[in-house]
Amino acid sequence: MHRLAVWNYIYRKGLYALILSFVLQDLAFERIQGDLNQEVSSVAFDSREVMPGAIFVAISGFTVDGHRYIPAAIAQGASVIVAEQPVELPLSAPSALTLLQVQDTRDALARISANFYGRPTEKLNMVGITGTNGKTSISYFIKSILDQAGQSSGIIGTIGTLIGEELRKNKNTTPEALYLQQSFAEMAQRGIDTCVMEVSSHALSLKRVAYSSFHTGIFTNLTPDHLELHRSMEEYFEAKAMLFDMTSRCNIINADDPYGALLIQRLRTRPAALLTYGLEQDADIYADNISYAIDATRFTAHTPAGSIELEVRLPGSIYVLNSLAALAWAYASGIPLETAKAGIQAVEGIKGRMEVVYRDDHNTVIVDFAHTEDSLEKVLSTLRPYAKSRIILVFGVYAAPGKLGLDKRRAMGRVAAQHADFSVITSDNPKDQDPDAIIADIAAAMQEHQGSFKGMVDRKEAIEYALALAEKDDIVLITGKGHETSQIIGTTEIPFHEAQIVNDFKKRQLLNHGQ
Ligand SMILES: CC(=O)N[C@H]1[C@@H](OP(=O)(O)OP(=O)(O)OC[C@H]2O[C@@H](n3ccc(=O)[nH]c3=O)[C@H](O)[C@@H]2O)O[C@H](CO)[C@@H](O)[C@@H]1O[C@H](C)C(=O)N[C@@H](C)C(=O)N[C@H](CCC(=O)O)C(=O)O
Ligand SMILES: Nc1ncnc2c1ncn2[C@@H]1O[C@H](COP(=O)(O)OP(=O)(O)OP(=O)(O)O)[C@@H](O)[C@H]1O
Ligand SMILES: N[C@H](CCC[C@H](N)C(=O)O)C(=O)O
Ligand SMILES: [Mg+2]
Repeated sequence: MHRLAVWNYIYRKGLYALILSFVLQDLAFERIQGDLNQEVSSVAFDSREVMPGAIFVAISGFTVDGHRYIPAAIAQGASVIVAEQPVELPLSAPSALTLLQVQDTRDALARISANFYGRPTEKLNMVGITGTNGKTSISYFIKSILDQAGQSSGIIGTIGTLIGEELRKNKNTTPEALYLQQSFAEMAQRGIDTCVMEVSSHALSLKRVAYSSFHTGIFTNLTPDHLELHRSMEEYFEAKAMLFDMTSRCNIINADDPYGALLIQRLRTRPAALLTYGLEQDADIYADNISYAIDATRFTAHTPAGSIELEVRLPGSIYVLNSLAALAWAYASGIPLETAKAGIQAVEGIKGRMEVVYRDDHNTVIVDFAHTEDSLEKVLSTLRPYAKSRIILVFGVYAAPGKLGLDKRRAMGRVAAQHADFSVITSDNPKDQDPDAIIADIAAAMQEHQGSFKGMVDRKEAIEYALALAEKDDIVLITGKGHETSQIIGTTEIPFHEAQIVNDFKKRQLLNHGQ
């Protein structure tokens, strides 16, 4: 049985039978047809996950229209249909079927899911992190601080949903409302105190986090990404800013970021406390005496509660900033600075973030999740002082569509040309797009900016080419996949493990040299 089905089953069996009118609390309707006084078993927004007695919510998607699957949902046993378009029920539909029309089914899905699972965010200390880059890293720093403080926490984000020791893969950084509410409920039921989650701009725009309440909101930065959905930086910013309409206790904002500065102005008059962090601008939480090294950064962190010496086991100013955000959260939560320090220092690394996957006397090979122009630029300039010789970059650009996809390819090509010594341009989840065309667009930008490069569609071959090319003291940097363990070509997901590819190649190389 599907995990969701099992959970729904257990939840329902273990607690209470849910009456439809209860699940629909605070939802506005345009039309109601049928009985609201019936028991419902579960909620689904995908016909393939419908169980008998389910509420099926039809979503008008980007690819297909979920209203098309209403007959399939009924055939699977749905007893309630929620739609945002006028719906003609099939003649075969059971007479007991209830049909509800609402203005916005994404909004309704969030409301219904929150109600179904007992509004679980009200039982958790919710921390939401938004911004283009740094969210995942901050969530792991905060979790580690909570571990040191002896408080339990769960994470929802790009690497997955972590509840207790179990890490489940997520399709999205911020899953759909139904899956979110289900995870919140599971955390609350297991007595977990704090949920630390990444809140993507997609989630905010597509109402995945509607009707969730947050105690704290954290804003990292805003640089071009996801413009295929948001169309302009202003819209992208307004999407991210929505998180701060949902926070009750504290907002923590990066003062160095220009959009952070804008947000700070806006949030001054809000009831939630405002804390700023930064390295360049005046901020409540800041750092000085920074000494950078490839494997650790040492600095003095200052907070209104005092100052403390800190070491972060990741390189570059981006991780100073990310750890300051976590420290700001600890300070706002009344956690002693010494405990926060122990938590930050206990983070040995974050999967796929500046992860050294191979090192010998000749070369260092690093895997990183940079997949935006800003993060790529930050990672390359972080590594530059430690590169005794060249930085050989292997990267691709994921399948962002249309004109904005082209802008992204061009921007990433420019950054690679300007900051890497040589690049192997390859595929990064080309999905339904032509990988050769993606590479050609990046290559054109690299040429324009006098970059040295080679294009190779097969990512494994591209990595091996870069490794073979590396001479003494070169750094090979492989970006875009980070923690990901697959390559998506068309709709097929092929297992892809970069650390393993690197180490297998290095083993073969050593054997060949030894012969
Ligand atoms: C652009 C976007 O966000 N798309 C999301 C959206 O897909 P969609 O609108 O294309 O869905 P669709 O395929 O048209 O289907 C429409 C409806 O019909 C239903 N359906 C479909 C088939 C069927 O047989 N039966 C059925 O009922 C579907 O369940 C859905 O409810 O709804 C899907 C179901 O929830 C999501 O998985 C999907 O995320 C895709 C995978 C995606 O790539 N999203 C990315 C862009 C995203 O959300 N990224 C953010 C930001 C990451 C970050 O910066 O950190 C994230 O939070 O991950
Ligand atoms: N504060 C930062 N500013 C700019 N780049 C950063 C920052 N922190 C990390 N990065 C870079 O961005 C990459 C992604 O970092 P991280 O996973 O923490 O961000 P994220 O916001 O969770 O990204 P996503 O939107 O993909 O979930 C890292 O691998 C690193 O290259
Ligand atoms: N969270 C990111 C993932 C991009 C990483 C890239 N490797 C890909 O999967 O396309 C996003 O939705 O933009
Ligand atoms: Mg993330």
